[in-house]
Amino acid sequence: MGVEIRVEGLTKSFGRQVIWQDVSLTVPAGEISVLLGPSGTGKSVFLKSLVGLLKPDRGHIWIGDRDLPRLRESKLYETRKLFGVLFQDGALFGSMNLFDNIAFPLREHTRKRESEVKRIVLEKMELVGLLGAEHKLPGEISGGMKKRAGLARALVLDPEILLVDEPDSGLDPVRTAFLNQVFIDLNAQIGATFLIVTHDINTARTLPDNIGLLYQRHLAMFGPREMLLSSEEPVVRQFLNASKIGPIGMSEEKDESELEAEARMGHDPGRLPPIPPQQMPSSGLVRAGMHPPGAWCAANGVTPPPGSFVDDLGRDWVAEWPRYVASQAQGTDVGS
Ligand SMILES: Nc1ncnc2c1ncn2[C@@H]1O[C@H](COP(=O)(O)OP(=O)(O)OP(=O)(O)O)[C@@H](O)[C@H]1O
Repeated sequence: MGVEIRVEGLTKSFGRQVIWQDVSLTVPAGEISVLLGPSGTGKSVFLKSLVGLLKPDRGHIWIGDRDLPRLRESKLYETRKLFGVLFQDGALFGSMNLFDNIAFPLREHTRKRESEVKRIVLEKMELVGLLGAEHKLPGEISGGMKKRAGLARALVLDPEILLVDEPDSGLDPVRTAFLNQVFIDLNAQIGATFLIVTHDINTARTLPDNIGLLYQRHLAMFGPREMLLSSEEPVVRQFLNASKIGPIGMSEEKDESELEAEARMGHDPGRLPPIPPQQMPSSGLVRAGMHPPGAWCAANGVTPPPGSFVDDLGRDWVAEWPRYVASQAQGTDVGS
């Protein structure tokens, strides 16, 4: 049911540019975590370090019981097979049709017979809603379809960990919502650990179980979705409110005098809006890693802001949760 990722004291520089300084976090097994941060804070560098494409200067990256930066080449190769990675553009080969693109890791890394390859490829294409598009070339399909093809390819080796770099880049909000539903349903079906880098605040608010925010070479905060969505931290409030007011500046952090001037003017990043309900898996699917709405708030004595967990239909998801889980297990809808 997915593998835990434990990062301890991660430090990474390129020449004199320090990207990460002593960063530690645990990405829980089987859950969906989202990583946010201003542009250039090293989110992609972090994903590449997790999969062993970049070597940190210092620190540990535990994948289960293996410390990735200290693995010999053969063990590293084996450990990488635990990962599925979806890069921003899907990273498809332009001259291959979708079937061959998605079959590529199976043909490259396994000795499976072609009939088995076909079975797996079609199964994954169905999971991401691409059945029937096997013969299309990447140049003939939309950006959203490219992402889903890249996702199918990331899934063919049955990963324990799925890393996704900006799945919403270049997608309209509706396609982004559909893709997020694919992630939720996939997580219910395969139970892998998901880590998704995104700039989309709506995705961050509704998709994950956990949110992390990178800022100034450190992790400003990482924890359950509810914790960040009710945070008082100015940097968290500024980012989640997409506000110009707060510590984050255009290219780097603002200095003391700018922040003092904002405070004198009474400017503030603003309070965060009510916590929205988390996106649910489609009918018939149940996610093992999903947090019941309000569980973190209850455990930590935090009163959820008014309106939290109440959806568009006026349903209170704290009260509905046990009924929801039971109805999903039976394949019915909670509203029915
Ligand atoms: N291989 C490399 N060599 C030198 N510098 C690099 C390398 N890879 C990344 N960087 C630098 O590291 C910094 C962080 O880059 P990264 O792509 O991880 O940022 P990001 O947070 O993902 O940004 P964005 O949100 O804009 O995609 C940037 O300044 C980038 O130029």
